[in-house]
Amino acid sequence: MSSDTATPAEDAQRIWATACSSLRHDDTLTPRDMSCVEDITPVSVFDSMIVLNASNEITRLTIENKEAVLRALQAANGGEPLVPLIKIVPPASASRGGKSSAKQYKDKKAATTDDAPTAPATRGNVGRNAAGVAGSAASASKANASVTDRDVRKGLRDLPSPDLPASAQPAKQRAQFAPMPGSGKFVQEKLDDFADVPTRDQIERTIAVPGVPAGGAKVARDEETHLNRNATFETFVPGDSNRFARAVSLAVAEAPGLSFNPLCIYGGSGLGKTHLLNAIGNYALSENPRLKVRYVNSEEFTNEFIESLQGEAQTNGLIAEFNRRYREVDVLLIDDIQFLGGKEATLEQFFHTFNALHDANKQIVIASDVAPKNLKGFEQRLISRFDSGLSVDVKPPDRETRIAILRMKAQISNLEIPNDVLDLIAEQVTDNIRELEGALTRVTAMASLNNQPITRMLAEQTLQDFFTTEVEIKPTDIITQVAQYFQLTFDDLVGPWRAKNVALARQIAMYMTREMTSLSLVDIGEIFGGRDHSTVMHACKKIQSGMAQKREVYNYVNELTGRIKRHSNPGMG
Ligand SMILES: Nc1ncnc2c1ncn2[C@@H]1O[C@H](COP(=O)(O)OP(=O)(O)OP(=O)(O)O)[C@@H](O)[C@H]1O
Repeated sequence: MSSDTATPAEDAQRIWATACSSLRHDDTLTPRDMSCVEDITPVSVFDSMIVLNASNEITRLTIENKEAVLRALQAANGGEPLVPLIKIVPPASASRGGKSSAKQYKDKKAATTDDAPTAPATRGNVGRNAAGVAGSAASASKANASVTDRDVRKGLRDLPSPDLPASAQPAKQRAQFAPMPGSGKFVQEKLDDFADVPTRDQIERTIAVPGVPAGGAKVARDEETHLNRNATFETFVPGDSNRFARAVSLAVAEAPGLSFNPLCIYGGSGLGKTHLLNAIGNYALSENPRLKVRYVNSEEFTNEFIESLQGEAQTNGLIAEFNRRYREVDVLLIDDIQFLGGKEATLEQFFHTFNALHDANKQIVIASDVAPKNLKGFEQRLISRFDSGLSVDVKPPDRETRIAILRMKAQISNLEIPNDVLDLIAEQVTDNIRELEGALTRVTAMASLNNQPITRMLAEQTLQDFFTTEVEIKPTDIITQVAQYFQLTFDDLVGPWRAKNVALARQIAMYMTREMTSLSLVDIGEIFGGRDHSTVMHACKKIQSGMAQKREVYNYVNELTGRIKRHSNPGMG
């Protein structure tokens, strides 16, 4: 119910203020819930949606899922339901002295037991539920908020926290805690050293590392289409595990909109879905450069939609611009669609975009971690539209395909890798092609740093820890270990601080989370304080190339791998 003369922003202020005053008297809300309520800034009202800003993912998940908040919004809106659309806007002027939401909560009240649910992410069987993942990060973050920098630095004080997840128990932290070589000053200098932007000369001296484009850490993403130009059918190695998906993708790329529309590509993490989406777009454009192609992941789609509804954007007609942008394309490639689950307003918008494109015979390709019928939080009408096209899966590659992929990655980077090294890696890394690339990266980086030839012995030594499989690794374990190693706190790594040493430690933790769990870039961004997936992608590429440029970066990652695996599997000794 909006007043006739008020602007959408004024309506949002009024409705949120009314909702807040009733929430303050609502006994069902815990202090933690209330700190989330207070973290919200109302932005705008649009139809049956209210756009809100939150400073972090924990607030977003809490507010979106609280019945009491929905009821209060409805009451404040004159009885009409109002769906909250929440955008994460980290505090702009966050400084080292700023407070994370966990700290704000701690300041308000001592820890309560109503933590968000935890869902540990493990290799091979990852809880990809964003709420669960953020929940476990939230729990550990909150727990670690009680450990000050000084406590961790000195490694002295026992801080019993009965509600801590096992991975974040200070006792275990202390057991694993060992200072970096030399003094804190040494570490700081090394970190500062790495954090400098490499000179052109440094970049040119950098050896090729599989998976890292020569000359830098950036993915070659086209500004207009958002396609990664390096992900093509030529660079996609076919095998039994992906042959059908590849053939169908090629058919779609050759004649967009004519057959298999929509095409849904689904399968586990790191098996080539994103690569195929990009290959379709690149191929279609090479055949017909006039086509309008757009690659987007679900997070970008959601953010663009929310931005088009904010403040002045609404009056300036940005929603119309959003619709035009998406409805004028000939080929729409949407990645990680599962993350739209439960986002009602965005799904509604996507439904209209989908229908408009489909009715106009424009090609839609979606990628997801599960088959369309298993998508959670999607209305049946959308699932049945996905089902009206063709769904194909990608499976883990067989051994021959893994070797062929490794060979191709080496070839692209102009590296000669002996067959027995390729065999070793392919035998050990079986169910994720991203991990396969990670193993190759380590071996080539090690050889380059030591000016040694790449041999099986060197590979075995380098990958000793990497190959310890079947170990359950939680993202909170990785963050905790990395924080301790760099004498920082968990909150430092998931918080907003940008000091060089924190930034490097955070990038390493992001890289290792990507490498050691099956979490997506979006999941990882959420765990690290609601950061964008592109930040995680940048961090991964930067560390990947940094490992070949700087011995200390290589050593950090290598030592941390051992620590994290030993911590997760004490039997390793
Ligand atoms: N058949 C293949 N040939 C060559 N490279 C491949 C192949 N499949 C995957 N890759 C590479 O493996 C890496 C991971 O693939 P990709 O990002 O496409 O996985 P994904 O299935 O989208 O994973 P996620 O669900 O985690 O986003 C990329 O570098 C990609 O280029």
